[in-house]
Amino acid sequence: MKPILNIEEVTRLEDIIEREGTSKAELMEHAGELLASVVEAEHPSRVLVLTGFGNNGGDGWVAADILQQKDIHVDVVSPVDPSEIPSALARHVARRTAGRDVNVVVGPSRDELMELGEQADVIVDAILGTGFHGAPRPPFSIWIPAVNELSSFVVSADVPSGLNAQTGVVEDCCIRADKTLTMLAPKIGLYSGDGPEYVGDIQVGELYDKLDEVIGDVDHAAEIVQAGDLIDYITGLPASIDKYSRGSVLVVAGSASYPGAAMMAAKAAARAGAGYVAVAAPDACANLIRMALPSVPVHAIPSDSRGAFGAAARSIVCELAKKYDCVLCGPGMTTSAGCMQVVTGLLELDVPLVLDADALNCLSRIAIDGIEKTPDMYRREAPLIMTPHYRELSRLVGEEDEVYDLGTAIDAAQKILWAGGSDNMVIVCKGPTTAVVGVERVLIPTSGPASLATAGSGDVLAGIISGTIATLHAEVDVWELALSYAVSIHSYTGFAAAAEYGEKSVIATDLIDYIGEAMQLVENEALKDLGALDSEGE
Ligand SMILES: NC(=O)C1=CN([C@@H]2O[C@H](COP(=O)(O)OP(=O)(O)OC[C@H]3O[C@@H](n4cnc5c(N)ncnc54)[C@H](OP(=O)(O)O)[C@@H]3O)[C@@H](O)[C@H]2O)[C@@H](O)CC1
Ligand SMILES: Nc1ncnc2c1ncn2[C@@H]1O[C@H](COP(=O)(O)OP(=O)(O)O)[C@@H](O)[C@H]1O
Ligand SMILES: [K+]
Repeated sequence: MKPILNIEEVTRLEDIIEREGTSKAELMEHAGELLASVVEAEHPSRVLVLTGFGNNGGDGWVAADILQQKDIHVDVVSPVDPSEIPSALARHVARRTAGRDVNVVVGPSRDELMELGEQADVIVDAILGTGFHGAPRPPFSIWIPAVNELSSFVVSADVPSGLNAQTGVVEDCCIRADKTLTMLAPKIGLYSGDGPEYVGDIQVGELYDKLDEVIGDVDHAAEIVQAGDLIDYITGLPASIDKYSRGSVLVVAGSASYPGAAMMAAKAAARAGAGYVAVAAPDACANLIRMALPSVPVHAIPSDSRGAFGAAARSIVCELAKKYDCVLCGPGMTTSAGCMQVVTGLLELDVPLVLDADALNCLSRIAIDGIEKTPDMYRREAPLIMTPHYRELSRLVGEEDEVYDLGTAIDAAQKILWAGGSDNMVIVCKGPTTAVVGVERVLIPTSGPASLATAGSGDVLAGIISGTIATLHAEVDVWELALSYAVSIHSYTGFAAAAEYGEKSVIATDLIDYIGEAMQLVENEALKDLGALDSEGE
């Protein structure tokens, strides 16, 4: 796992490294060296380096100097004469570089900039880094859209200019990078908000050879899951296994209005490896589900007048639920009074429980006085997994619109977890980047494509999660990793389905059919990461 930092922690880390004897000036030299090596790997004959007023520009000036010494033609664009750069560190390296052979262009017009950009094979974006705030001001507000019109390969230093490195917000314009070389550790904004749209491939420039020894001295906003971290949760299928010992799931879901959600979740749970999946659904839709899923037993539970779980549902569902390795509750269920009772009842059982969709909306209503005052959630022994998207998470913490990006989602999930301190509770915060948040750690598994933003995609994820939990039989050391495995499978179903149907044409039912292939892809990536497979998969 690789840590992701908040900006204030990056500053703390720089200070710690400085106390250990490596100055910020030295870090800048290393940043420039690494930036130059990333550019060189593209084999350019001509490079354009765009610099700003601060130390991000300093990284660019150092890289320009090194690239020029390698017989690459380098043009450096600066908003002011190098001697007028306000940051002392950046001014020093800018004056040094300008004194050599690079071509320095101060304050070019848009046309001049476009001409330089058209000639360059690679453009280095060292305009704005972690010191950027608000919206880019001129001349950067002119440079950035101009660069985005060019076809040259763009490498951003630390963070694409225009992206807030903490929030991931782009207010006006932002460099669209092919690659971002982020210094010391990735900043959370690269993964949050608009970040994923602009960063391209993220590469980490570690800058300091003893980084491993000091990175633990600062708080981590989250950790990126590497493929190899998942290996313990990728299990085989022994010949002697039977349908029950493979793992069983009860899907408590559906209503007359939304039978499809129950079908998708149940089918996904089975495809994810559970040997026995059953559905408990209101009798108003049970026959529909039976017809759609011949391999799945369906328990018809008395409905209310609107075709949702009725008053008798709680005791019947809870009696059934005790027999399963995992219970998934919520998809398409509605928030009727009967549904609320089902959720309350399931919380009291000692069985691994996944609450998704309407089960979370029921929970928000049950927790009307504040989630921290809902002891049933925290008193449980068995794992409780919640899978909210941003709106559901906002409702759970009782504030409309409180959650709108990765950072606010992690904050809200931690508020819920820390209120009760249950280490059996994990919140999977779904969004363009999904965070798996537990009491001890926050993990970021591989994200899927935007094709996953389609109705029912979350039901499929809930099915994959419950199927995965059932097959693990609660033999889990790190729940956040086990759930990251399930989220990664869902992400890869998105890639596989997009390759088959086209990015915009994927629908949720397609994802289910790619679960097997996605599991194989995740396994291959894990084995490659651990060196057990080469890049050809041999
Ligand atoms: N972490 C590390 O250890 C290392 C970090 N390093 C590098 O340093 C970078 C951070 O440097 P930094 O702090 O100097 O900030 P940086 O991003 O260059 O920008 C500051 C300038 O931008 C200006 N500015 C702000 N907003 C603006 C706007 N909207 N529109 C226009 N201008 C705006 C701001 O002006 P002000 O707000 O002061 O008016 C100020 O002049 C970091 O990203 C990494 O690349 C490496 O050298 C190696 C070691
Ligand atoms: N832009 C995106 N990029 C990648 N994944 C996304 C994006 N938008 C949504 N997703 C993923 O798609 C799923 C949507 O889930 P959800 O909103 O619960 O859908 P539904 O309620 O329709 O089933 C989540 O797993 C989420 O992480
Ligand atoms: K930059």
